[in-house]
Amino acid sequence: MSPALPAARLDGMEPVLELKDVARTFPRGIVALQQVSLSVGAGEFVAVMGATGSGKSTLLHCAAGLDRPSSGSVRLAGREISRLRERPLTRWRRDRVGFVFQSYNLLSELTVRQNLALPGRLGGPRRRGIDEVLAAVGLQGTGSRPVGELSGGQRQRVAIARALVTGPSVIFADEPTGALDPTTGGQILGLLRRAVDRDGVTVLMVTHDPVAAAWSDRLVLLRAGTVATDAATPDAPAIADRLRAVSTAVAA
Ligand SMILES: Nc1ncnc2c1ncn2[C@@H]1O[C@H](COP(=O)(O)OP(=O)(O)OP(=O)(O)O)[C@@H](O)[C@H]1O
Repeated sequence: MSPALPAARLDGMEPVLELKDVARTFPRGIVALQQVSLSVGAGEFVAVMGATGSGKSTLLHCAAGLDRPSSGSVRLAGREISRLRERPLTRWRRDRVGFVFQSYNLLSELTVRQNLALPGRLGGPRRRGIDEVLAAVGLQGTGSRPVGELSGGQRQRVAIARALVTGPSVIFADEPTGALDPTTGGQILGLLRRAVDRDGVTVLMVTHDPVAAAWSDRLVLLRAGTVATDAATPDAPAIADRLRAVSTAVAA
């Protein structure tokens, strides 16, 4: 594989993420996911929504190889990962996946540039240059600043740049705008949208916010650990209506 090419460009027509009949149960009979099947192509932006406890984070964790399904299979970037041993799984995640979390997960005492160099220092690929990704997220000139001095919006830009620097097939985003004001959140979503449109990255994003979900191409609504609907993303008011409908059905 050429180190210069983002992994997303190499995935061809095969789905970049495929879950088949995924179930995840926790002790004391808690069923977080059951019979979840989902096939996501390269360059799709998928939002996952649902009431609290409907299984969104569990789905993201199983899809990204941070957790293992109790049954079913997960194929990520061409490889079945649900039964991979820990080491190859860690390597596969490092090589193929980027993460953006609500809480940024950056090392605040290190500079922006040091945070972006970290995946490479931990043995991950560096398919794009640090200056290139800093420019892509509008942070040129900030490389030498400690992350601890940055605003929340700037930190989330760094987190996206850190995800992009490895040239991932999929970026998993868990409430990426949850800690940001609407304007800053919109800028962050614009960056994820651009990663999809320009670089062919696939994004799977968990969110509670219909306005954030409206940036996606496809909306997956979970109800009690199952996929209630999976369809093209409508506008924000229609998303809010659908979300209310699946949440009410659970409460009823
Ligand atoms: N580590 C765990 N141990 C036991 N139960 C868990 C664990 N993680 C999740 N659960 C349970 O699984 C179900 C789904 O949880 P999950 O966090 O995936 O929901 P969610 O839709 O992301 O919720 P929220 O919107 O509140 O973040 C819940 O009933 C939760 O209590």
